[in-house]
Amino acid sequence: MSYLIIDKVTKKFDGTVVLNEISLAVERGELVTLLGPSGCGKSTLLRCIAGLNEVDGGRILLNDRDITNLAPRKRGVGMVFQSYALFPNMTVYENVAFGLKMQGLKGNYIAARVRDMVNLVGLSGKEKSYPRELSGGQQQRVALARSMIVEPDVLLLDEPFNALDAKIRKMLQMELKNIQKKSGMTMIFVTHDQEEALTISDRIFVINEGRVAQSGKPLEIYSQPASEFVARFIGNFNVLKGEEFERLVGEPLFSGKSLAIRPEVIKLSLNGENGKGHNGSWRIKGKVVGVFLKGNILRFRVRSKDCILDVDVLNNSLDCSLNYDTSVDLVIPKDEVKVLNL
Ligand SMILES: Nc1ncnc2c1ncn2[C@@H]1O[C@H](COP(=O)(O)OP(=O)(O)OP(=O)(O)O)[C@@H](O)[C@H]1O
Repeated sequence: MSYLIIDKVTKKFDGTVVLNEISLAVERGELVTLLGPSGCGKSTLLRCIAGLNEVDGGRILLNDRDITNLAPRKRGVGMVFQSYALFPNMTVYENVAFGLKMQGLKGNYIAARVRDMVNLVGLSGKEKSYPRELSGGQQQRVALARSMIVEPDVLLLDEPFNALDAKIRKMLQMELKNIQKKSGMTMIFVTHDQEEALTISDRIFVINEGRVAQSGKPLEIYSQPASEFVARFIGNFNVLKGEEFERLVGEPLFSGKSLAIRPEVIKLSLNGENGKGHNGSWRIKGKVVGVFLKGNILRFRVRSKDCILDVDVLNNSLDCSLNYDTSVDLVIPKDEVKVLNL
């Protein structure tokens, strides 16, 4: 049996269904992400697991216990929020030690545990600082240490890095993943940021309108989106109607379907260069209608017939003189055209 089981959980607010018989299972020691657009019900589900929202139907089982109707403090669930919610008048040491003190544990034991935990989150030397003396990223590390030290059965993290700038956020994502692996703690992380979910998760649950639209390892979700919603939400994909694509490649194959093609699988070359497409691919002609620099990636927007396709190439691999109105050839490998469920 899985470690955490959400079994057909329903939650309504004022008669509006926010969680619609949602079911999912998490294994012990996993870091999973609930990923979905604003308002899809991610935070509501976390709050149901934590006992901060009552459910209107279904069950929640954690570590072989039915916790559906237990008081929050009896569930073995910890939570880290976007706002750090530290005690401002306590030092880092006191903030982190707080949960163990409440349990009435001895000073020596607490000191050793706090030392290990502060070390784990990379804050050694800051024990005597107050929250106001720390950066946002450091404060969030304290919040993480404070929640982890009491060893909850599962730690819930609700968009914990949202308030941080992009660089710190990326660093903390990596660190969280390391900390989670070292500690073996089961974690559920909520985000609406696809890149964040792809970076940190063992598995992702994509949520749409209070249900799981798709679950899988990051690479599975990224390379094989199950539906048009997932393809569009995970971003980047070219999503086309079958008929549009048929006109593009001149073969009647995909009527009534919806297709997804990742921008980086399309090969782009100047007209006539690099030979022809072969049996395993389609070759089409187009014109560049947009060029976007995305750091190490250059994204070309290409119009061919009535279609617009985005094509990503490594920034060092093409002549950057390729510009608006340049005629180009695109080669699309057939096995990279994914048929989506509508
Ligand atoms: N206490 C509440 N009372 C009434 N409606 C609520 C309450 N909490 C959440 N909702 C509604 O439930 C829906 C889902 O909210 P939820 O916070 O779970 O979304 P989310 O997926 O976490 O979105 P975000 O990424 O914006 O936080 C929203 O329409 C929200 O307005």
